[in-house]
Amino acid sequence: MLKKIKVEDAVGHVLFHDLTGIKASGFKGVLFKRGHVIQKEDIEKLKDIGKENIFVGELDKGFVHEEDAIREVADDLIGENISYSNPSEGKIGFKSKTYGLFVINRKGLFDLNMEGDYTFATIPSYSIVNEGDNLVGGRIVPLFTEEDQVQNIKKIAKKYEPIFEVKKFQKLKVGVIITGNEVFTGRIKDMFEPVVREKLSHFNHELLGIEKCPDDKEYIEKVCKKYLEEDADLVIFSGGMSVDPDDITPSTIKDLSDKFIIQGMPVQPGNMLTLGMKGKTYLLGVPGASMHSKFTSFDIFLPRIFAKIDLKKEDFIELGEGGLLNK
Ligand SMILES: Nc1nc2c(c(=O)[nH]1)N[C@H]1C(S)=C(S)[C@@H](COP(=O)(O)OP(=O)(O)OC[C@H]3O[C@@H](n4cnc5c(N)ncnc54)[C@H](O)[C@@H]3O)O[C@H]1N2
Ligand code: MOO
Repeated sequence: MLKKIKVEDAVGHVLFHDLTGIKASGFKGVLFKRGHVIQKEDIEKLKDIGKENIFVGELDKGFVHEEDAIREVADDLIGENISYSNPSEGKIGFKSKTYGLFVINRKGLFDLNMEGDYTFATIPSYSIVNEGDNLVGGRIVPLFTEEDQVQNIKKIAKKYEPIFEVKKFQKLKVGVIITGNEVFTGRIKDMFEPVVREKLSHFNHELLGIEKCPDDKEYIEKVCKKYLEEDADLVIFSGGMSVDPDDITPSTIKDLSDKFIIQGMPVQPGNMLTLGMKGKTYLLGVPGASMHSKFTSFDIFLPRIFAKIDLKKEDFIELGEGGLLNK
């Protein structure tokens, strides 16, 4: 049983949980650790942080201490490339072991936070992270919880396994196809090549080529098939993504794909982004806005492709809320 006793009577007792101090100096942290045996000289320090009483004793059967409750579920929640250290002030922190893309199973996270005493606060899913970056802070709200809650969290974790992971970026073979008669004939200077080179430079890749094509379906298909024969992981198309009669790129991507995923998505700029899959190869149509705006739908999806995420229509559709990037 847990008992509340006056700090003056606490000398020789074992502290039940970490005690936090916040000081005018800017300090916030643990002043006394769980398990500390209270000494006579601690009494004034405890009063300085507002403690007149403290808990001593043990929990009844069927209840779990805050630190044990979070530590017991940690391994169940994490997939690849995530580490954690011992909880402090009841909180556990998950960190990235590597440079990569942090991915959350959002339904799983929602269910975890709905469960009851547990809370998990995270950085946004699909953040690019470095080794050592903080990803998740998890703790239960009360000082202890029921054993059943721990088991329920484990069940949720099993259902969505894993709820948190960091996916390493892969080295991809990339082919680029720049369409448009005005660019192909040299009528205007191409502006896409420097943009795509800069975007790709952040990821490990082998460039198979950057080819200019007229607005001619057969021509574009031929170049794409050449990249596919060279084992491309990603073919990027630009130009002709919109509504004009010469805009044949989305329908060409559709015909080249064996799984067509999306034509147009609720993000601006970058509305006309198009994606199909030919086997393992992503066929990505990049709309004109990428030559004009610094950040578009292209920048949202390029990291996911380099992390080799299996992209579904829902991954594009869910971006509508917040999808107006240049407010
Ligand atoms: N009435 C509508 N107008 C527009 C729509 C629409 O739905 N209805 N969509 C808008 C969106 S969104 C985009 S994006 C652009 C169309 O962009 P595209 O990707 O189809 O680009 P193009 O039509 O081929 O060219 C537009 C513009 O950009 C120049 N361009 C294209 N490629 C290059 C290149 N490699 N280097 C330099 N310049 C390039 C091209 O010459 C045109 O001037 O349409 C909106 N409008
Ligand atoms: O698809 Mo557009 O202008 O939003 O790039």
